[in-house]
Amino acid sequence: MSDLVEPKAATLAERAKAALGRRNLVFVGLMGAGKSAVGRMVASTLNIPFIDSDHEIERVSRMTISELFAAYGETEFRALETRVIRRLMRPGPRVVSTGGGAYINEDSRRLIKKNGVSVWLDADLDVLWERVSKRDGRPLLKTENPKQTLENLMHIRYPIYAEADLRVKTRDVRKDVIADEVLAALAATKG
Ligand SMILES: Nc1ncnc2c1ncn2[C@@H]1O[C@H](COP(=O)(O)OP(=O)(O)OP(=O)(O)O)[C@@H](O)[C@H]1O
Ligand SMILES: O=C(O)C1=C[C@@H](O)[C@@H](O)[C@H](O)C1
Ligand SMILES: [Mg+2]
Repeated sequence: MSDLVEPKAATLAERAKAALGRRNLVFVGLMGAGKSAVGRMVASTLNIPFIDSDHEIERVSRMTISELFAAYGETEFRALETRVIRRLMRPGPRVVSTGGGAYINEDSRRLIKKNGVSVWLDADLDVLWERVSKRDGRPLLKTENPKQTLENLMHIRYPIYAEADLRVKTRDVRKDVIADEVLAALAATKG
């Protein structure tokens, strides 16, 4: 028997963290995809800070997203969102969950591409609808037919989300399953 101790294999989290380095892991995708929920879980597994850009916008403006849209409109909201994203894209590592439209905005997308590893949580309409219909507070869905609006947004936005570095298909499974798939996709980017 050899006296040599076999080196312990790196865990999935260790490999994912090594692949990320000092970059930021940025979750993008439509409302309800699970960017906030899964992002928080991934940050906790990697033991790095988690920031949600929607929460950060609400914190600095001391207004809710709905109030911001109502008072200043979407264009001003996007400008504020880009300023917040610029600050969050400083060297990390951290996990940043973005609001659903952030990656669609050209300025924010450029910042994310430069300083982050982006992961698109891709989901089918029914999965998204099931989740967003449970909670209010999404100004873009305050329409006569919000499910149709969500579908229209999918058509417009999915080709742009597809520019993200990684894509994980989310579905009706537990959040930790999706979080592990994100870690595996990230770990696979190294070597
Ligand atoms: N894999 C999952 N299984 C079950 N529920 C989930 C899953 N992922 C997210 N959810 C739930 O779906 C809801 C929406 O998720 P979340 O708020 O994380 O979406 P989001 O992508 O951040 O949306 P938004 O762009 O509006 O911020 C939450 O109640 C969350 O707990
Ligand atoms: O998809 C969007 O454009 C949005 C999603 C939310 O996260 C918020 O950022 C806001 O409601 C806009
Ligand atoms: Mg969110």
